Amino acid sequence: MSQTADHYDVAVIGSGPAGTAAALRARELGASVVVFEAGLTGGTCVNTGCVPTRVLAKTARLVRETRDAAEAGIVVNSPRVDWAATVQRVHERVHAVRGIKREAERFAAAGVHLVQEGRARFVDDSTLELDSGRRVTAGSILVCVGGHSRRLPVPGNELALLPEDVLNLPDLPGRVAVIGAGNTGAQLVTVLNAFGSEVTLLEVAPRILMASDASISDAVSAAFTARGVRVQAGIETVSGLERTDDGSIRLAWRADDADLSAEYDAVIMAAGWPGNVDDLGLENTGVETERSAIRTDRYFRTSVPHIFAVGDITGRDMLVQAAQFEGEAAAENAVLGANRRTPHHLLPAGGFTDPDYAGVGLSEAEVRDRDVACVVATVPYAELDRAVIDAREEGFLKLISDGRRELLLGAHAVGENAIEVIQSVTTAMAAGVDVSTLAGVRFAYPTYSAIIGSAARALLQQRESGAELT
Ligand SMILES: Cc1cc2nc3c(=O)[nH]c(=O)nc-3n(C[C@H](O)[C@H](O)[C@H](O)COP(=O)(O)OP(=O)(O)OC[C@H]3O[C@@H](n4cnc5c(N)ncnc54)[C@H](O)[C@@H]3O)c2cc1C
Ligand SMILES: NC(=O)c1ccc[n+]([C@@H]2O[C@H](COP(=O)([O-])OP(=O)(O)OC[C@H]3O[C@@H](n4cnc5c(N)ncnc54)[C@H](O)[C@@H]3O)[C@@H](O)[C@H]2O)c1
Repeated sequence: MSQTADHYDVAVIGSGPAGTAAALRARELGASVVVFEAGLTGGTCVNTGCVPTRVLAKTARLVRETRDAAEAGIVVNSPRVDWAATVQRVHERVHAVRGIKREAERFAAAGVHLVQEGRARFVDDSTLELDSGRRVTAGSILVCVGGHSRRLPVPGNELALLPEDVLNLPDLPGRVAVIGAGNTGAQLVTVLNAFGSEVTLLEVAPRILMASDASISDAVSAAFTARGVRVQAGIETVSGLERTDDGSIRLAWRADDADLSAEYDAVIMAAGWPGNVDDLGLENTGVETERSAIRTDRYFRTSVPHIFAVGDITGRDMLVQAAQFEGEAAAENAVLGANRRTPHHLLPAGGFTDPDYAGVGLSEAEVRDRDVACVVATVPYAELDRAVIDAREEGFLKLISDGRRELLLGAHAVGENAIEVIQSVTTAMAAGVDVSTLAGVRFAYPTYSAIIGSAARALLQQRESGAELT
């Protein structure tokens, strides 16, 4: 271990999921470690991303369930969202989660130095300078700086909110447009729709949730439409925003070769998440970037071998579960000179919409491209006892296997507890469980995960390769 007041074995920029995992692992391996954090420890996920979004999703569910309570014989007045109290609740829950994450305490206990003196910037390949003026050199530097919401470069863009601004709204908007139907946009749509806003969703890609299996896009889009959301995918472009005389925001866009516009009380841009490559002094290093992301090899090394980049800044799998694994692997590579990759690429992910969606592994289109003999089975939630008991019949689980039905290659679900269902399939995939073993697993009755057994058995029952059984 080599450490002086201004030199460390490893310097980590950013204390989000990637930086925290990297710093703790590097320290565990015996390195002297310093972490620089310009904002709150914990990064995007706990402070402005996953956690507040999930609290809002929970509140949205409570609103919906209260609205539907009469179906179960419960007499309630129609629910009304007290926005100020809702926002307060989000902050309170974020605070509670921060209370169990305790990055600063964990760093201190491990002997990792946390320095919060503003932004860190590269002076050269081995030296960082903070806003405070302090300079630190390090044998290896791990760049874990995350990303930020993209403001579309269109006239009037300053009138739009970014997703993290929503909690600062004084009131719930009556009419709202959400631009961008990735995970962030889709979840915001569900929340605002449940809270009673009139929501329009605009997306340039041909379908919403473009990163998910097409069946998920179709089902969630249909569910949005059924709940009164106006969904328009495949638009050409957003043209601009302007304030009208009555204080509304007129949003203009082009679709189907026509100029369209409508007025809203709020417009939210959830149109992408570029990496924080600016203002990092990268021009003083040999680190190469590509479209707002830092390029790395499979071992998270940048074009400068002792500078690593992990998490959202790489522009790849922008998920907590990816950032943490990458952070640990990069720390090992930095400290041990190893060539560790993340153990596997099974990354379950999903969103808390209504109904939820989730997926893991390859999409059906990706599998069919590689293996025409693949087998696909889809079981609707409507055939699942638990879903019928709960009156949550909307949705499905789709399992995809190779032609011999040995390996599960992908799983995609829409419906109640979709993320938990997909997580269970992921565990089976990670353990290399084959389809017939999965089909023989006993699932407790009545559970949502029982649909996994049904889908595995449906895969086995397929007679013809490539044919889908529903
Ligand atoms: C609305 C939303 C919801 C999400 N929900 C989920 C979800 O449910 N599940 C999921 O898996 N993922 C979710 N994500 C994605 C997840 O938040 C990110 O993948 C994850 O936070 C990435 O971790 P990271 O460590 O790479 O970056 P970050 O968490 O962004 O951390 C980067 C840190 O670096 C600091 N920093 C930046 N520049 C500097 C500098 N120059 N000097 C010092 N410090 C600096 C920042 O202050 C920040 O603390 C969501 C994202 C958003 C936006
Ligand atoms: N539940 C989760 O796991 C979760 C939740 C939120 C975010 N995330 C992750 O964070 C990252 C960022 O997510 P995101 O949803 O903010 O960004 P994204 O890049 O995933 O999605 C942005 C969407 O905006 C669309 N878009 C871009 N320009 C547009 C325009 N001019 N008009 C209309 N639409 C436009 C894109 O086609 C895309 O569908 C992703 O990797 C995502 O997986 C995960």
